[in-house]
Order: sequence, then C-alpha cells, then structure tokens
Amino acid sequence: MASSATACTKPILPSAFTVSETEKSILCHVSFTKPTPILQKLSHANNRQRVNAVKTVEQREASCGGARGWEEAGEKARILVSEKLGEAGLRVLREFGEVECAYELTAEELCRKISCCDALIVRSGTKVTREVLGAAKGRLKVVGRAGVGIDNVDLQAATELGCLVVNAPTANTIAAAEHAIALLAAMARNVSQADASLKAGKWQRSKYVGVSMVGKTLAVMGFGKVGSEVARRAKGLGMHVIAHDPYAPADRARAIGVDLVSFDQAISTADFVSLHMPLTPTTNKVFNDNTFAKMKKGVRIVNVARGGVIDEDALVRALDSGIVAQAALDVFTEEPPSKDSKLVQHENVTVTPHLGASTKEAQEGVAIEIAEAVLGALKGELSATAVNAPMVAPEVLSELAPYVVLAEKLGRLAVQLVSGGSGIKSVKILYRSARGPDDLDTRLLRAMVTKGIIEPISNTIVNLVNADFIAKQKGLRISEEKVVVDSSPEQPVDSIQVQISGVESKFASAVSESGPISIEGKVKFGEPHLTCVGSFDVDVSLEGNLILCRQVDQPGMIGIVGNILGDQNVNVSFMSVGRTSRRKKAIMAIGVDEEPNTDALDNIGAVPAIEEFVFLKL
Ligand SMILES: NC(=O)C1=CN([C@@H]2O[C@H](COP(=O)(O)OP(=O)(O)OC[C@H]3O[C@@H](n4cnc5c(N)ncnc54)[C@H](O)[C@@H]3O)[C@@H](O)[C@H]2O)C=CC1
Ligand SMILES: O=C(O)C(=O)COP(=O)(O)O
Repeated sequence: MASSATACTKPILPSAFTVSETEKSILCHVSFTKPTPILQKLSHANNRQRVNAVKTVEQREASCGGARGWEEAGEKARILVSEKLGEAGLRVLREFGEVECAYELTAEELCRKISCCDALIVRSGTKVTREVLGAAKGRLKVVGRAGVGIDNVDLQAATELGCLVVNAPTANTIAAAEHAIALLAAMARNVSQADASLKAGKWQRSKYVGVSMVGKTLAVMGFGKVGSEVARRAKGLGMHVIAHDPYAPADRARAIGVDLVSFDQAISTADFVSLHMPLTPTTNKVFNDNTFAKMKKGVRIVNVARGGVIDEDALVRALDSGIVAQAALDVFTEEPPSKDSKLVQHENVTVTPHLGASTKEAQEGVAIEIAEAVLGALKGELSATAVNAPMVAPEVLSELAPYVVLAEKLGRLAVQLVSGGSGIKSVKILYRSARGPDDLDTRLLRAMVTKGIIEPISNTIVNLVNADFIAKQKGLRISEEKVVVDSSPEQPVDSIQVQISGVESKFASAVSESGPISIEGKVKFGEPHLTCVGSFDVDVSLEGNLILCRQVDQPGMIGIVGNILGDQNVNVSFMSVGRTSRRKKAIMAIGVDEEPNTDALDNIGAVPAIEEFVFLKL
C-alpha cells in the first residue's frame, strides 16, 4: 500500500491512500466542525470560527462578516429591527438577544450592519435584496417579516443562501380587512374629499353625493385570510359578494355565502372590486388597460393588497375615462409614491399611506408573532410560519430527531467512501419503514443526507432551507425510495440506506453487489448505528471516528488491530465484525475516540491479513 500525507492541519487519512484535493477538503472541514444541536443544524448556518470580543459598534461592524455567529462567538444573538415593531415583540426579543432598532437605513447602511446580525426583522418598507442577504456573508440565519406580504424579500436569494424567512401571517388580518372596509365606505361616500373641502372652508353637499353599498356587487380578488374577512363584513353591509381566487376551496366560500367565479366574471359584473391577492410574478400588474376595459363602467376599486398588482398609469387612464369612477388605495408600486403622482393627486382617488396593518392591536400581535417565530428559528426550531422551508409538525420533528442525526452521519460517511476526483452525481436514499410511503415525511431526512454529503466536499453551508437547491446546483440528483417492511410501526423508520452510484470507492467492500457504494444505518436505543457496509452486516454506534478494515476472516485480528491502536493511546469505543461467510472475507468496523496518527494507520495497513482499510470521520 502506498503512503502519502495530507495538507490538513490535522493528519487524518491513513497513509495507505493517496489524497485528492476533495479528500483534503473533506477531512480538513470535518475536523473543524463543531457538533451543534440537531435542529440548529437544520436551520442554522454552521459557524466554524471564533470571533474575538470587540468593543465599539464600528469595530464590531468592521470585524463582522463571514459565517460567524453568536453561539460561536459566545455572544447573545444580534437582532436588527429595521422598522417600527410593537413594544411587546421587542420585549420578547430582548429577553433572548441583543436588539438594535435602526430605522430608515439606506441600502448601504443595511448591508454594512447585516454582516453582524443573526436575525433581521422588517416590515414592508425594507428591501431585503440579494445584495443585503449576500452582505450577511452567511451569518444571517433568519429574516422575520412582521406582517404578511413577503414581496420585499428576495426569497430565491434567501433560499440559495440558506437563510430562513418567516412571516407573521395572521395577526394583521382583521386590521387589513377593516381598513379595506373603511376605504370602501369612505370612497363610496367621498369622505376624504368632503373632509378636505370642509376644512378648506367650503360646504359642498351636492358635490359629494355618494353611492350606496347595499345591494351592490363586490368582487373580492384573492379569497385568503384578508379577502374572506372583507367578504364577511361586506355581506354584513348588505352587499352581494363574489370572489375570484384560483386556489381557494369552494366550500370555504360557500360557508360565507360567497360565489367563487372566474377572473373575467368577477371584474365584469362587480360594482366594487377589492384586491387581496399577494404580489407575485403572476399578479404583477394584473389590473391593466385590458382588464380595466372589461370592467363595468363606473366601477370602484379598493386596493389594500400591493400597489404592484395594478398598472398605476393604466388606472389613471381608466379614472380619466370614467371606466373607474373611484379608487381607494392603501398601497403603491413605489412607497412612498412621488409627491406629484397623478394617481395620488387624482380627485377621484382616496389614499392612505400603507395603513392596512396599522392598528395598535395588530401591531402588538404581529410583533409578538414575529418575535416568537424569529427566536424559534434562532434556537434551531422549525417554524410554523416558514416561508421558504418545509413546515414540519412538532410531533413529526421530535419523532424524527434521532433519524435526522443518522441521516447526516450516513451522508457524511458515504461521501468519504468515494474516491477523490470522481464527481458524485447520483444519490439514492432508501427508507425501510413499517409505515406507508404517505405516512413518512422524509424531507428532513433527505435534507440531512444532502447536508452530510455536500458539506464535507464544499464550502457550502447546507440546511433545510437550501438543501434541495444546493443539491440541484451541484448537479446532484437525489432520489428516494420508501419500502414498507414488517417492523415496529412505533418507529417511523426501520433503516436508512444511502447509495452513491457512478463513482469509485476507496474502500471496495463498500460497493454493494448491485454496483453503488452503499451503507445502511438504524437507530438503536435512540442512537444512530451503522448496520451495513456494501454487502457486509456490521453493528457499530456512529460516534467519534471509524476505521473500516476488510480482512481475511481469521482468529486474532481484533487483538492485532486493538494492540496497534492501544500502543498509540487510541481508545477503541466499539468493534464489530461482519463477514460474508466463515473464514472468508470479513469487515471489521472499529470506533475510536481519538484520531489515530499516521504511524498507527500505517501499522494497521501493514497487517498482512488486512486487504484494505479506510479511516472515516463522523
Ligand atoms: N395593506 C396592508 O397593510 C396589508 C396588506 N396585505 C396584503 O394582502 C395580501 C393578502 O393577505 P392575506 O389574505 O393574509 O394572505 P393569504 O395568503 O391568506 O391570501 C392571499 C390569497 O390570494 C390568493 N391568490 C393568489 N394568487 C391569486 C391570483 N392570481 N388571483 C386571485 N387570488 C390569488 C391566494 O390563493 C390566497 O387565497 C398580502 O399578500 C399582502 O400583500 C396584508 C396585510 C396588511
Ligand atoms: O402585512 C402586510 O403584508 C402589510 O402590508 C403590512 O405592512 P406593514 O407591516 O404595515 O409595513
């Protein structure tokens, strides 16, 4: 067996094997990875370096950046709140972390501050762009949107960078619905125009004759939380309510006495149209010259959703031509809109400065909702309001916790069995379980296998948020198969097998008869165990480091290897032998607490009966 040295600061490969750059990266990386709680691994960037204590804010900002975090630095989590947040939420945050409220930051200021922050809390006024997320350089773990609409956060960039985005989707629903109704009524009765006129000393009763709402048709566009509350209230005002929402269940609409109709039907029959859909690429400027042309002449429009769903120039044209009699707008494409905006200045337009969520009650509720979501994320919990990560029910999460550890360790082991230089393209994860495929949520497990495979061979931080994206980006096809087996239904999973195909292994025995590198593990007594390597059954607890040897099955092998390790003061934590048949080939799996030095590994390699071996870090 040939010998070589690694360029790692810690020697960790047996001298028997040549070391590729990939392998060096695996081993250097692995040796610096600090164990973190399971769930923190899921949602946190892995911070690998310690940061020195710094004194002033300026010094700290200058020294921040890189994937450094509060846990590694022994500091409190740093939470930047960039827009006004209710006091109750701030109190919750302050109990946990160091909170900085800095409002009206420029993009540059935000980019500078963000590199020192573990969490950022925004409302609708802060643009969380790719630049901002990138400037965090891996430290930012969570963006909390204190409200519903997340169109001001670049979700794609956040996902790519493994940054969790959470929102507060429920606390401002009623406030927004009430504001829509307020605008509807104010518009119908010219309240704001009449108010301004009277304050200007005029008494114009005939000019401000309004229209009644009772008996009129209201089209609610977007029948979600706010839309359905608006519908409920409008029904109370005696309006006939119809709604358009391609994704809303008809029975929910029926329960409120609302007919779900097509887009065209909604806009062509309505006297009033109230917008409650999110701003997405599909809804962007969905109200434009074409759609206004289909509306009933004299229609009245309320927008408490997002300015961007309306082509504002087209709305001005529709107002001028009389197609739209009046509009009441809380939201604008650009906020604040320019002072000379024709739309804002239009005499038939009533405006408010994005006040939909601005009631005391809603703001306190939103602040608490987002504070709890952000703290949960910082603590490594999966959030029920995650926008860019799968939501996993707490009971599923606790049940899967030991399997999550197993999945990552199997991924980490499997990748170390691949010969350096051969790119990994195809990974298959096979779950054996007593439960039917639909009863087993494997998203977490897949993410952890992905993390285990990718992190050791790249600088990319992988977590539940970005696992699928990163795998795709690296050209890694991860397929899954769930096989129902006769095992305890109490256990969500009986075993997990990770197969890597189309690559060579540096430990030939790890290649199964069917071709791929294959290792399998189980959870036993709550701990992850390796139970199969290639075609060999083993049974070792997955902790510390592992030496796998293939040898001729003969007496004394355990003693020989044990003595070599003992001579170098390396403690063997467990040992297991699996064999194909008696006195033929056997695999010895040896768990070691310490890292054997090169001499120890050389000596193992020199034992004549040992045909191949590999040292693996878990
Ligand atoms: N002005 C303000 O202060 C506030 C504004 N909002 C805005 O209101 C929007 C709705 O909020 P929620 O009701 O809480 O959200 P939601 O997610 O409960 O409801 C949105 C509904 O829009 C539907 N939708 C999606 N695409 C659609 C399309 N192309 N056409 C019709 N419907 C479509 C969805 O299926 C969903 O039912 C938010 O996205 C936010 O932008 C929300 C709160 C306060
Ligand atoms: O929750 C939403 O979507 C809102 O539009 C509320 O925005 P705000 O938090 O008041 O800036």
